[in-house]
Amino acid sequence: MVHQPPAGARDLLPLDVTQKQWIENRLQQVYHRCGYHRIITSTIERLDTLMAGGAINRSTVLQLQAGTEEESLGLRPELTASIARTAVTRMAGVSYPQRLYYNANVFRRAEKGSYSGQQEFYQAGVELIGAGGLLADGEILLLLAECLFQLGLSGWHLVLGEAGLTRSLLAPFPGKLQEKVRRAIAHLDRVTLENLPLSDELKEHALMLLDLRGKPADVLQKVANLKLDPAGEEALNNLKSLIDLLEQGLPNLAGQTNLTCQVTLDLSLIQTFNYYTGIVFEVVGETDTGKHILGQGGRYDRLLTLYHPQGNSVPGIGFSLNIEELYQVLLPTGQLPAETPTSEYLVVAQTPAAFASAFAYAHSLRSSAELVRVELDLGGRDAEEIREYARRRCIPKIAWVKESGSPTLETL
Ligand SMILES: N[C@@H](Cc1c[nH]c[nH+]1)C(=O)O
Repeated sequence: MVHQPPAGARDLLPLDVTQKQWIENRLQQVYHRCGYHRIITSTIERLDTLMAGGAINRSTVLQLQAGTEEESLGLRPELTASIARTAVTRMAGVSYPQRLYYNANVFRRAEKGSYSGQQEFYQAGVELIGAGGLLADGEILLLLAECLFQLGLSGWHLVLGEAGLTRSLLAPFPGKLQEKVRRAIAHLDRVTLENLPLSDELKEHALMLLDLRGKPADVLQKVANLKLDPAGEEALNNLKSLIDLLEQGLPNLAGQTNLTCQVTLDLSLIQTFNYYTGIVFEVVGETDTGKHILGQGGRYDRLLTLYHPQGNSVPGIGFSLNIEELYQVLLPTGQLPAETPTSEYLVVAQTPAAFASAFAYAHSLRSSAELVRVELDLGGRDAEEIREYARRRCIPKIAWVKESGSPTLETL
């Protein structure tokens, strides 16, 4: 028998769980206040569903052995695809918009040579389904900012891109080279760009794309001088309206001075999953150990069609927050609980004849207040050992119960 969990898996001990719940409860409160309802989808899905029409690479999915090709199963690497499937099949009769949130584990095959080898992660996110347009985009970005505020985080940064606009800007490159150009731009790799077999004109265009990141106003000004196809023009106008809205509508958001100060517009932003059609974004936080991607998301107006029995088109937008990364940036702030909650009472039956009375007294204490923690002594220790145990566990009160049921309370 091997006594370790498999590579990339992790056990969460009670303190880990207490800290994780501290984060999740705060997020859940924000989601509830904004009218979002929790959804729980299956951890196991058909590979076909998980790959979202090719938007998610098969190599990211941890596959389960069994079944035929069409019944191939895997563990979800994210939840948007599963929620899209549920929303247009199981929830087909509901009216839109649907506001859904989740809090779940996801599995991703660790990349070769990955340092941590971690394959199981936790995410808490939202999907706003059946709503396109500026208001829905604004709602999601505002919700994201509110989540970070409620977690007491302020030094974060939002990197905002537009998948449609990026696609238009990349359209002039020949098919085979497009992906290479895209990757080189995403990695700020000027050397690769300069060495690609492109005409001088295209090379210049590629190098110009490299500079399309920075303050929103500056980037928008640069893009205004470019020739775009009609789809690109429309995407640009939508992006401008969104940035306007962020500037006017959210200045006092959650105590922030101005959200747009924390926004970098980056038209080369590329997400791991390729189902996005509109805005895309990433929230980045920093600690002494480096950068952390706290969350990511975007608009996906073609994803739900894939799962819709009649192929109807339904827009969607959402994000997910990465619990492990949030934990890393929250830890130095000292806000996370440092201990698991302790019991307030230790109830001790003083003789075997007092067992029933001890249970009854513990029950009455538990019913007296909503959040009181009461534990029972399970015997085999003398009074001094019981006191020693209570001190070690920081339990402030011991209730000594006799057969008659009358407890004597001792405060330590
Ligand atoms: N599911 C995406 C995030 C997202 C949610 N909604 C839209 N995008 C991810 O895990 O990266």
